[in-house]
Amino acid sequence: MNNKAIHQKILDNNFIILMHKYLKWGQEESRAFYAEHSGRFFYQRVVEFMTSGPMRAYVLAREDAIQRWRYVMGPTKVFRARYSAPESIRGTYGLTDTRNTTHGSDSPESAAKEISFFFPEFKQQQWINKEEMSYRQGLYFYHSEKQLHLLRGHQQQPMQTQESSPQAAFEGTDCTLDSRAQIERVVTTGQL
Ligand SMILES: Nc1ccn([C@@H]2O[C@H](COP(=O)(O)OP(=O)(O)OP(=O)(O)O)[C@@H](O)[C@H]2O)c(=O)n1
Ligand SMILES: Nc1ncnc2c1ncn2[C@@H]1O[C@H](COP(=O)(O)OP(=O)(O)O)[C@@H](O)[C@H]1O
Repeated sequence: MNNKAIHQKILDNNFIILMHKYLKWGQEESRAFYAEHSGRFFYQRVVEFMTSGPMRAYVLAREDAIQRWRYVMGPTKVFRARYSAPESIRGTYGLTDTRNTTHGSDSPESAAKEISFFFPEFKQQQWINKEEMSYRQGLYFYHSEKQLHLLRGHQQQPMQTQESSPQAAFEGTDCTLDSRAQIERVVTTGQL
């Protein structure tokens, strides 16, 4: 399944996983998320694609998170990805320019917006004020059952993962979000 391989890529690239969830979009969410592309020839197909099955969203953190995630994803266009970045996520799993597996935020501003879109419960400023420094100091561990990096002494992180409805595998998207404090946060959404 792509989502397992992508999760492993996230870990291999030293991203800190702050949040993740499985979700499925309806037309409304999909249209709103891609509103900036309305009018482009691929708008309707990307909207349809993103409603075609469940996806997995992440808030990821690390230095240069946005840039790094975009590098790990590879170029938007799948043939370019296959040719110039065959090891990238899109180079490996992308099917078409539209069905290119993953999404990533492209700036701190869009990351902040996209994090709020997917994770309204994630208080970004509170995280920066209260937790970022501890993550920077390396005071975290990976909880393999929760698939999250938690702060030591914070075993009961107030975040939950939602189970996806059992469904066949699909291709996906991952969406990356934010920076601001220098540990940047990224949201990844992906269809599984
Ligand atoms: N009006 C269009 C339609 C398509 N393309 C280009 O045609 C190629 C094929 O589109 P792509 O999305 O990769 O493949 P499809 O087979 O159309 O699949 P999908 O439905 O997933 O988009 C892409 O480079 C796309 O940018 C284009 O330039 N103008
Ligand atoms: N030329 C294109 N042809 C088909 N689909 C596209 C094209 N450009 C963008 N898309 C789709 O719209 C999504 C959003 O586009 P964009 O934000 O420009 O790229 P990225 O996802 O790399 O940040 C892409 O991931 C892809 O699914």
